[in-house]
Amino acid sequence: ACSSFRLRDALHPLWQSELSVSGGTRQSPINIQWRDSVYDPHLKPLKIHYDPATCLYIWNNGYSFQVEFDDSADKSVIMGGPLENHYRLKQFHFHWGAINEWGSEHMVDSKVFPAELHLVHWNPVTSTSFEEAIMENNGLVVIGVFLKLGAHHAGLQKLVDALPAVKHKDTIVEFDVFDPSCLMPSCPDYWTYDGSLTTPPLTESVTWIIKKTPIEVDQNQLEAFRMLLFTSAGEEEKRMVDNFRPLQPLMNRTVRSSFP
Ligand SMILES: NS(=O)(=O)c1c(F)cccc1F
Ligand SMILES: [Zn+2]
Repeated sequence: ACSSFRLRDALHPLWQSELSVSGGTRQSPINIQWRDSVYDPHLKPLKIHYDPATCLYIWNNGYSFQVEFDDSADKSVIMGGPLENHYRLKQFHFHWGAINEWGSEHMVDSKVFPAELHLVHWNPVTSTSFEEAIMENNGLVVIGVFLKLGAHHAGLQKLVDALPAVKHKDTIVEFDVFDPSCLMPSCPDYWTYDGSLTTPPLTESVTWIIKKTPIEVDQNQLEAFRMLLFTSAGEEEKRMVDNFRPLQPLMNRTVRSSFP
């Protein structure tokens, strides 16, 4: 992000606990240095099976807008890639900037994107619920997809059209059949590394899978994200923008790539 680290960033309500995760050795997000990533030929292709009927609703949680899924059975799952078993889709959400020059959480060779999609999954083999999984080592898998300014994204538009209904914090709207596979780039290439949640509780329980190829969205679609509010109805309005965490140190980690 263009904003260099400022103490007031770390103390911003969004990252209040920024300074409290002391001793973290695998925090997210990170800058992925392409040349330092190591091709792992044993990485399998990622397998994604989402059932559109598991989509429940979309809501504004005061950090981002989030689409929640019915995770009571193995209906929307991912497997393969670096994973030893299947993981259930729980929700997806985005991070974005006030302008197109920044907004993503991860970077590639210090290149930042205007937004980043996170599809959050949990391990039903080692945990009995999502809430439990966020505290488990490797309890979660998050697929990160970069958004870049370009062509109109027809699949995203259905989401964008629902955003005015969740303008304020803690508002919710029913969101029926939606298949998040339409938000995935067709290119199978990804990087993977061990990291953390990028919002509180910042637990180090995430296997990150970052897709190499961004999806394209248009200016109007990015601006629709920026008309959301951090604030509840009746409060002084604060636009929901720059809801990304600053870069974290790589420390003793290697980023693996699925491609040579
Ligand atoms: N940003 S993130 O994908 O790390 C994330 C959240 F924001 C919230 C919950 C789980 C989670 F994984
Ligand atoms: Zn996220």
